[in-house]
Amino acid sequence: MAFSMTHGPTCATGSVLRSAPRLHQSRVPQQQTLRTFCGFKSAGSANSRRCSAALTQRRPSTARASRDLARAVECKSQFKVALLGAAGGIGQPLALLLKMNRYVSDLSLYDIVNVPGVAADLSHCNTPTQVKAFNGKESLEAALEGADLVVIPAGVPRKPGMTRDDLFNTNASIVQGLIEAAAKVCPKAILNIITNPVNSTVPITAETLKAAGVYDPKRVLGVSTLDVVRANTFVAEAKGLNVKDVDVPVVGGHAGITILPLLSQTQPKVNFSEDEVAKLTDRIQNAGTEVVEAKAGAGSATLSMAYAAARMAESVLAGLSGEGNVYECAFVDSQVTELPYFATKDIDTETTTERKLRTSLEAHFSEDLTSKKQVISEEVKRYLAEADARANANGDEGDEEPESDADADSDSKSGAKKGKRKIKPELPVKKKRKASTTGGSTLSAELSEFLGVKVMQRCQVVKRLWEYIKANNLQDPENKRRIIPDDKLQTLFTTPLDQLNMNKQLTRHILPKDPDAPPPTPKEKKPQKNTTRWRSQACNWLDKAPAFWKYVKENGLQDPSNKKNIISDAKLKQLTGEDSFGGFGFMKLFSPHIIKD
Ligand SMILES: NC(=O)C1=CN([C@@H]2O[C@H](COP(=O)(O)OP(=O)(O)OC[C@H]3O[C@@H](n4cnc5c(N)ncnc54)[C@H](O)[C@@H]3O)[C@@H](O)[C@H]2O)C=CC1
Ligand SMILES: O=C([O-])CC(=O)C(=O)O
Repeated sequence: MAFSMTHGPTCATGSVLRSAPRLHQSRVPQQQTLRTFCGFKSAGSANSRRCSAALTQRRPSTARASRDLARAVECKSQFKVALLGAAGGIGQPLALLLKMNRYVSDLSLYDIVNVPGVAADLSHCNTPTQVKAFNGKESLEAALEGADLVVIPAGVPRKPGMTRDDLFNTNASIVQGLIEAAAKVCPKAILNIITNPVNSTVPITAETLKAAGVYDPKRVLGVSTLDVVRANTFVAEAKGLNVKDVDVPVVGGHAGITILPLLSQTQPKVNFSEDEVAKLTDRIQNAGTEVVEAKAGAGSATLSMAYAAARMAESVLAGLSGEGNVYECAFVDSQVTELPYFATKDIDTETTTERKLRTSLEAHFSEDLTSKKQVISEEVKRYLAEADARANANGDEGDEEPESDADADSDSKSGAKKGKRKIKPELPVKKKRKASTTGGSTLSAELSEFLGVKVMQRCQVVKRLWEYIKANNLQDPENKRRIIPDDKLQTLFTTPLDQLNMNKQLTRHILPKDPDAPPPTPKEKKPQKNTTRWRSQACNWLDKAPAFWKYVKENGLQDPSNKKNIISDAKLKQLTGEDSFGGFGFMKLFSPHIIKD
């Protein structure tokens, strides 16, 4: 499940990172100085107005600029940051911002292409940060050596008509490969995951680290800072406020309706009409798409994302360097609810129960989060289930590619296992998948009539519908997210129709899997790949966690000194073989007893 930090999602910086056992990140108010870039935070603190020359909104005087530069040079840069995907649209401007960051002593730029040029260019900027280029897979481990923070924007961006979820097949394997290397080389580094879909790449990161035995939830942060940055900007615009003062919490995940701006919690206190809330929420949730459409095929947000990621990096490093009172939002592992990821703040998970946590959150946000929890839960379940279905249906040719000798060679150089998924070297070509003949859901009579087939995978349905909408010019020219259905489309959907509610309305046309579909042709069993396994585990987790926790609570099996530890009764001892175990790792212990449908 998804966890975004307030002011976006949860936070794992500063004192939180240094004080070990709190799994839940807490909110740390931002009273401390973030001197490097004042543009990054609302100016709630007087100190943030004293930022360095680089990004101040007022043009600094020469004297002030040189004073600021002197301060930046004086300050003890002490952290090594590895940027993976450094030659990309986000990577390049982010590299520049990191080169200007006062905490960064060493910046390793890694990509599979074009890094030497980017590094040569950047290295001419007269800031103290040392820049090194690492080009190509064989240099990945060297790039990660000694990293305190690893920032990952490596992966494909979307194009108009795609959802973030459509990036899953390509980006999941890219992220997995990078995390495997990080787990080996810098297991203690903080990982900032930018690659989409964040709602899935963060769980993949967690599962990959778990498989390597080095998972620490406090160190894995899905970067959803851009949602906060946007919310601040849009609210300031709408209400005529100084953008430097505005701070809007955004919780949830980082995709469509899982992005949950808590406008009622805006600082300074602002009143919104229902209409304003609806409009602002819609804009914040669809801002990524707004950029994708404006770029018309040339990618997604890069500059604002680099800005947001630099803010996140600044906060993480401020936290690591011991500056207290720094907080950020991120999509992180959470135990607030029975769901694996959820946003919260100011919570001590050692001493509280799920219900108390939610009540406290609701009090804090002055909003009923129950429905939001459900929205996110459904969204995440859908992601995971679709990913699983896709992986199963695509079999050989989903996101896997046969391993060539050359790849096997280079993989072995980088310590990768044989038979491991091959990371696609060149991007943004979207991989073509064969239409599945075995998987898919049964379609309603209306949708079958519309598409001319009775069974199809949901993602294919969505793709076909968009092809139809575009071919027939059914997008509102004023706002391309709105769809003006023709007679044929009206047989499926009610109006008003837009991107988001189309997905929702589609649910009633997608029935459970076709019971009469022929069973998949048996294939030679291949060794199971990690991403497939994690998806299954995650789906199982989501299905089974509530029953597990219900049992634990009904039987009083939580260790009173640490409620995350479960003390086995006879039944659990028989199942797990353990006298006690970490509750959130129960799936691993139960897995021998779970038979997949
Ligand atoms: N979390 C967020 O709020 C946002 C996330 N994003 C996501 O960030 C990702 C990157 O976006 P852009 O920079 O615009 O894409 P881009 O295509 O311009 O750059 C991606 C870079 O990753 C590199 N790359 C590909 N495979 C790699 C691998 N295995 N190892 C290292 N580098 C690899 C490519 O060579 C390229 O330089 C996308 O997935 C996009 O959806 C974009 C905007 C906001
Ligand atoms: O929309 C996208 O694909 C990129 C992204 O996550 C954003 O801009 O929020």
